[in-house]
Amino acid sequence: MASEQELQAIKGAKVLMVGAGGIGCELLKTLALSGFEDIHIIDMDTIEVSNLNRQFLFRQCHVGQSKAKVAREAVLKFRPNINITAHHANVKNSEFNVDFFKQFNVVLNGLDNLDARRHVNRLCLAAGVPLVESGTTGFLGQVTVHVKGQTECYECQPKPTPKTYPVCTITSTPTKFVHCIVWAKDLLFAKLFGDRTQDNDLNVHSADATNSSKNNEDISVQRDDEDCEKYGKRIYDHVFGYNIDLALSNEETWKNRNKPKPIYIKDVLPEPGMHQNGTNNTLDITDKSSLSAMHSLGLMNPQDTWTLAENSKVFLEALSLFLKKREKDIGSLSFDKDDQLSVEFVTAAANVRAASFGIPMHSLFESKGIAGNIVHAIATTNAVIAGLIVIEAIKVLKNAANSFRMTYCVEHPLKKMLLMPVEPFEPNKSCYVCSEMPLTLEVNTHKTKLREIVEKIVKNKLGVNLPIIMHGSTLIFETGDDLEEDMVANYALNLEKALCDLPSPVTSGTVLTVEDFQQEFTCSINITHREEFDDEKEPEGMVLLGLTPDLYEKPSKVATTEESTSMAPQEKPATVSDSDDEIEIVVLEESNRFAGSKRKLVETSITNSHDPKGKDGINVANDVGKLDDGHDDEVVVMKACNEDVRKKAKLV
Ligand SMILES: Nc1ncnc2c1ncn2[C@@H]1O[C@H](COP(=O)(O)OP(=O)(O)OP(=O)(O)O)[C@@H](O)[C@H]1O
Ligand SMILES: [Zn+2]
Repeated sequence: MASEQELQAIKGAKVLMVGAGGIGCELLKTLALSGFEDIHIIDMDTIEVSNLNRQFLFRQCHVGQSKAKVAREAVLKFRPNINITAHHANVKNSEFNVDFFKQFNVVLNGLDNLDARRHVNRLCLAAGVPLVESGTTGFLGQVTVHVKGQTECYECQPKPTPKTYPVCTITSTPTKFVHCIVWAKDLLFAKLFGDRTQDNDLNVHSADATNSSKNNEDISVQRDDEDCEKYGKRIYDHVFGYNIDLALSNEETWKNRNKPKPIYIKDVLPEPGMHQNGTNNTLDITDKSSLSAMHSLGLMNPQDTWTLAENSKVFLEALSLFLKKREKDIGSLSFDKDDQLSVEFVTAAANVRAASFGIPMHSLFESKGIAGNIVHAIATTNAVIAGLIVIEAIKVLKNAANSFRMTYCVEHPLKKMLLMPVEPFEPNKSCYVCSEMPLTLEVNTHKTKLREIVEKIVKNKLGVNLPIIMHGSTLIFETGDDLEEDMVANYALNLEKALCDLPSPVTSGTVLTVEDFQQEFTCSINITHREEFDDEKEPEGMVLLGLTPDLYEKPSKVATTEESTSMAPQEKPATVSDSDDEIEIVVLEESNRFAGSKRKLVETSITNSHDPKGKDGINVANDVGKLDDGHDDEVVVMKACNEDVRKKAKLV
């Protein structure tokens, strides 16, 4: 039970909840049942069938409707007298500016991506509103509190950049299934169905450069004399047969590697009967979610691993369905893990490539997880995390700074607990966001274009939404709807210029200022000229120093497993190690948020302790205990095993 003081704080509070997905649904319900009476929700999404298993405020009949609005209506059914305002919109929209944020006592994040989290962090800092941040990945989760000047901001701790792989691993020498998925998704799928003008070469270059890419023809374009089946077979033979043969001709590459095997369609699916099981789908299907190559081929179980022949059939059938039924989408598609046909195509293509390179094939279910960076969500983790968000929100409202806790939900018990409360750090003095520490950019100022700085550094690494870049008092780039035409043309010209050729030349020693008025964000970048960069270790051709130690300086680039930053399941590196009263936490969440530093574990005094004997298994659903020892600072402790004993952990 909340104390009278808490109830008053709760009733009088105006809270903003960003994200009405897995965590958000749980959070809205818990807020409403805890007595909150004025809640705003922002979510830009509509409800998908795949949300229904855990986003319990939504039903089948709501599919396609706004998450924010439906969540509001569902909660008002059992708490009709509270005020809930739903915004079906992107939190990055200009209407959600600093003044909008200022009206709230606390902001609660239930987001799934780094970009939106960084944006909300900056607005909370600018508006001086406390932020309770959260995330889950399967059994793992965390809730952190960020109060300007008192605790670290969301960006004080390093965030890993999305997992990236060297270009040559993806295009020529894959060794893991995830490499095949990245190839299928970011190269093949993107080339066939996305923006064809993008720089993306599906052709493998042989030692003899003139021999690559016959006549420089764009293989992805359907020829006039080709029907869908012929086109599909040509693409198949090109990418799985011809390109591999070509790659094999470069003997150097294979000296210390297993050679791949070229695969041609005639060897896998001898005529006739290539489409013997396909329906050729003549129905006029308008709903894209019901278009399925595997179903039309009679492959019903997504957890089966298809044979090479089946994968080849799915590849051809999916390609043909795209051409026949989704012609309008072609040219503008980007991979979406909720688009059935796209997942089928990518699964099939990745599997054929895997077969070629002697890598084990995977089911559609597994491939979808890897391609969409999905660690399958666990409703209970979301519920636990939502409860912890509300506990921290109440502390924020009571101004109980001493009892703020960052709480990590771990997969294996540590000190016999699955929830680890730790004291928040103070703001990081070298954080470029809340402490405005200057950064340094090593770059070849003679060769690098302004466009690369804007895309790779300002938007990608610094998370700036609407950048303004200045050299002294000279504007060299800005974005916005209200710019004059000649300014837009001028900036477009600047983007294509090398740094040293800009009207106000950027050379070694230049200090650039990057601003975002919406985020009220400013940072300085000291430019240092460097002539050479290591292609493998520094493929971006520039190095940004000073973000946070080391973590950003990993080799990177080319194909990422997705902008969304979650990891493929098999690579989940979440670990917690234990030494006396310090724990080292590397917890990944749906957006790759991680805390990678030693933190002081809040001392716990465990009463009613009863050593769990027996299995080490974790039964999260059974083992959540909410404790009430009459103290304000109570925490929820989860125990491993099926033991029925509840533990108390009193915060110091
Ligand atoms: N920039 C943003 N503005 C508003 N809402 C956002 C923004 N970015 C993400 N969200 C919302 O945050 C929520 C995150 O919820 P969750 O992690 O459960 O993802 P999901 O999309 O519902 O599920 P899944 O990704 O597993 O299919 C989503 O509803 C998403 O729409
Ligand atoms: Zn910070």
